Amino acid sequence: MNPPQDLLEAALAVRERAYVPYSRFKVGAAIRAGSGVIYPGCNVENVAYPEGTCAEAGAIAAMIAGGDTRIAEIVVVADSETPTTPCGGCRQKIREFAGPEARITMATLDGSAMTMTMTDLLPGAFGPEHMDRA
Ligand SMILES: O=c1ccn([C@H]2C[C@H](O)[C@@H](CO)O2)c(=O)[nH]1
Ligand SMILES: [Zn+2]
Repeated sequence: MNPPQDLLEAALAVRERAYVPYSRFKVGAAIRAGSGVIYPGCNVENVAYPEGTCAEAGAIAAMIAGGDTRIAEIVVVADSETPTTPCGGCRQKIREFAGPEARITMATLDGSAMTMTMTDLLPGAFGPEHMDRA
């Protein structure tokens, strides 16, 4: 499945700004929020390795700072042979703001891509609905 061109371009552009002196593995992510606005994010590493943050987390932080709270779709781009999938922690972070049918597209620099739904990536997720006391 081809990633949406606007999200792909945003993810590719922000990927260039990734701060990755330790892994040298640049990742870019772009979220289309419920409002239609696109929010980009890149990975930001730290000399204290566990303090590094993923591209997806950066895009989510930008989305919340921008006033949006729904992820309509997301594209993740990395220079890997097969599409790089979000880590386990990011799957949960995305799930906070994405419904079960939201599409996550993972693309490589040479143009191959794979699309999965939120449920494909995190089946049986613990989600905000479990905490709904209304
Ligand atoms: O989906 C992913 C997978 C990995 N990384 C980052 C974390 C770390 O900076 C580097 C190597 O794991 O790639 C992301 O940002 N998103
Ligand atoms: Zn992650």
